[in-house]
Amino acid sequence: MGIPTLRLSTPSATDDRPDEPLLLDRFGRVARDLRISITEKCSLRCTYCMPAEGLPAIAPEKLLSAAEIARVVGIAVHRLGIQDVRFTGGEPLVRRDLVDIVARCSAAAPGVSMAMTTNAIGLDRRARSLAEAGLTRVNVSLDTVDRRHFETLTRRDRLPAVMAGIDGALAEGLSPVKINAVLMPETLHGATDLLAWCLDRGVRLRFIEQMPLDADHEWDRSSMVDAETLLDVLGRRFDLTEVGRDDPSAPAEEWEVDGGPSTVGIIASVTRSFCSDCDRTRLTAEGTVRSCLFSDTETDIRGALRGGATDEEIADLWRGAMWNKWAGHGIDAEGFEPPARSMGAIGG
Ligand SMILES: Nc1nc2c(ncn2[C@@H]2O[C@H](COP(=O)(O)OP(=O)(O)OP(=O)(O)O)[C@@H](O)[C@H]2O)c(=O)[nH]1
Ligand SMILES: C[S@@+](CC[C@H](N)C(=O)[O-])C[C@H]1O[C@@H](n2cnc3c(N)ncnc32)[C@H](O)[C@@H]1O
Ligand code: SF4
Ligand code: SF4
Repeated sequence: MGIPTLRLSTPSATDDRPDEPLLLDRFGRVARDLRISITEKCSLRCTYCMPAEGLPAIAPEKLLSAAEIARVVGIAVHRLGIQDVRFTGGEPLVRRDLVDIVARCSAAAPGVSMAMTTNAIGLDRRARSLAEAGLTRVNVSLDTVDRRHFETLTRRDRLPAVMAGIDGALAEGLSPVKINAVLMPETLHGATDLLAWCLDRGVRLRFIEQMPLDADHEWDRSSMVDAETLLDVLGRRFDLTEVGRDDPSAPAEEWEVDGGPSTVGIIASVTRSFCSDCDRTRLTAEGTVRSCLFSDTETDIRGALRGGATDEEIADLWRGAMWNKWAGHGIDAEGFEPPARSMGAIGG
């Protein structure tokens, strides 16, 4: 069965592209941030992301190897101007050769920031080897500090393992450690406790508006917890002062908490979309480029990687894919359809 198949983009749509090495699109944006999904597998089953049974397995021969991922990173950094690399999934820690992937990518692109987005299960045991391999920092998904709610939301009773993973990351200096919390109506009342916990641990919390990328297609705008509702709830316990974005392409807007210096972020992808400043490009675990989370097409580079293409030929395929990037996600547009892949299959 495998991950749903998408339409592959047509290279002919690049005739009007200027002859420029960087990853430009028609809307004047330049992609500098590469997000690489390395697996579809996961140790959790968050309801807003995965189906209860997990995603259909990718056939082993379709998965990019550590060496192939490192080659792609080298091309992205040296030919296409990528400045930041992030490993995601699925759950990157589920992949046994993760340390090897990080080490090879660091060697292919010395000095480039290598981050990981993770649920942190097992990170306490692997944080040191990952840091030694060149991992710079981690963002950890944690939606609630209430064990019962955590189990309901993720369909697994693993809150203590996540907390141990966060401590492990802090102990190994994989910092700043940022926490990502997707809010659901049933966990909204726990948002202030989560913020208090993060302030106490010295980690940077960001709340995220749920996007229509759940595998079960149950997202409904009317039940989504939006930034405005969340600010209202947080404001009842904390004094918040808006400070804006770290940089124009950062998804999170920041608020100072109780006079600072600690902050809380909100990633309001739906109600305060940041698509006009987007600097992202994505590589799926099977080696296709996605220009946007919500794309309905992908550009295969695995075939080129394995078919003897030169680095420059692969770079050109990628440039073409990004030139055709949409203006934005279009969630508010009439006739909007979510992509065939869910968040866990794209690589969030
Ligand atoms: N709309 C939109 N949302 C995104 C995109 N990438 C990530 N997100 C959302 O932002 C959340 C946080 O993403 P992270 O993987 O932690 O990355 P980040 O926030 O860009 O990373 P930092 O550089 O550490 O701030 C994800 O859980 C998604 O919900 C994107 O390209 N578009
Ligand atoms: C797909 S996960 C992959 C990495 C890792 N397993 C994790 O959870 O951090 C990446 C990010 O996507 C976010 N995410 C998943 N489904 C989402 C959705 N429907 N809307 C918004 N963010 C979502 C998660 O909260 C997480 O921060
Ligand atoms: S959000 Fe991350 S941890 Fe949760 S199911 Fe999706 S991939 Fe797994
Ligand atoms: S939805 Fe697409 S265009 Fe908007 S920020 Fe995400 S990747 Fe960029």
